[in-house]
Amino acid sequence: MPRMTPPPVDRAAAAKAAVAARRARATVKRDVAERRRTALEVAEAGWASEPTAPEATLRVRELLTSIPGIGPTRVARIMEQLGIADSKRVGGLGVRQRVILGDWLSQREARGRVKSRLVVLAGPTAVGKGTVSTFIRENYPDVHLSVSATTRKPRPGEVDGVHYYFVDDDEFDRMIRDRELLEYATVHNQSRYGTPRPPIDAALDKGRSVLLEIDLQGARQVRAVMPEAVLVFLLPPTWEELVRRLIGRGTEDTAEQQRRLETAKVELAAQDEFDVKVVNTEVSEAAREVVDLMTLPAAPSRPSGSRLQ
Ligand SMILES: Nc1ncnc2c1ncn2[C@@H]1O[C@H](COP(=O)(O)OP(=O)(O)OP(=O)(O)O)[C@@H](O)[C@H]1O
Ligand SMILES: Nc1nc2c(ncn2[C@@H]2O[C@H](COP(=O)(O)O)[C@@H](O)[C@H]2O)c(=O)[nH]1
Repeated sequence: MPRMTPPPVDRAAAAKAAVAARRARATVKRDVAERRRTALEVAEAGWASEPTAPEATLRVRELLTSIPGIGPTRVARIMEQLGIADSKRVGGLGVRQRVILGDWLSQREARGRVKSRLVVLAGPTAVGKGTVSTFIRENYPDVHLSVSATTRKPRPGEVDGVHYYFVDDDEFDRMIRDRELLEYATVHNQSRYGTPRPPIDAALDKGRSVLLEIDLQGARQVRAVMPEAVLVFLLPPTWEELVRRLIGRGTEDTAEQQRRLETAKVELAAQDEFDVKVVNTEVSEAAREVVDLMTLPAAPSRPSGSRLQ
């Protein structure tokens, strides 16, 4: 059988058609929003653009085909459902058909829109929460990584305002008093840590996804005030590897390591309360799994009985 050669692609024409389709979609929606105000206006209104404008001369079929994920077969079915003849041009639609098409386009757009997400990353000490978060900060600039306040002293290399806001007890008390913290907790029975709320609200308002790297107590508090947050539990490949990472990091003395490992056992026992578990074998892969949770169009369904108390 001879191989079929695809027809040459006219890129300029395709780009022009795409622009016309985008303008047509916007015009139909704007048109409908304007016309919905009163029935009288709907009855009296004409097409918003000149009849010869590119968006008005475009066929409805072409407009629908320009939407990603909609092929010719689906277009035919949709047009049948909407009661629009195959030959209709956008500018030739009656008022009722324009309303129907505008509603359909708006619903379609709302369904496909990716919502900004608040993802909470928790897990036992030294599992790699900080390492995975740093990887996300450096490789996924669209994600807003929350900077916590803490009363612990900075470690060598840690920068105020980047890794933490290093504050004293009085300042931490003030932040609690002024309700500046989304959540806070004393971690490993030692220092206090908390999530400043205003930057999170601002990022979510701008449509950015937000990542919090906090402990189990904090995760529980976030769940209580923001039930839509996605809670991720980071797991080590094995317990032995966790101990190896903690000791290998070399930032805690033996007593502090023991204290952290005791907390780790309690935290590991709570892993089933989380929405998603990610094993941190490879940092880049774990980071990708976490970021993927922020770009899904709908929240993952929460297993029954998984809600944190
Ligand atoms: N996937 C990995 N493979 C090997 N080593 C890792 C991996 N992820 C992190 N590490 C190492 O494990 C150690 C602990 O990592 P990190 O400090 O990020 O843990 P953490 O969960 O933030 O700890 P903590 O809760 O105590 O602050 C670090 O030395 C880090 O380099
Ligand atoms: N509840 C909160 N826990 C937090 C916050 N920021 C960090 N943490 C957790 O603290 C421990 C210890 O961190 P380290 O930097 O001293 O090793 C770790 O589990 C973090 O996840 C916070 O704002 N709230």
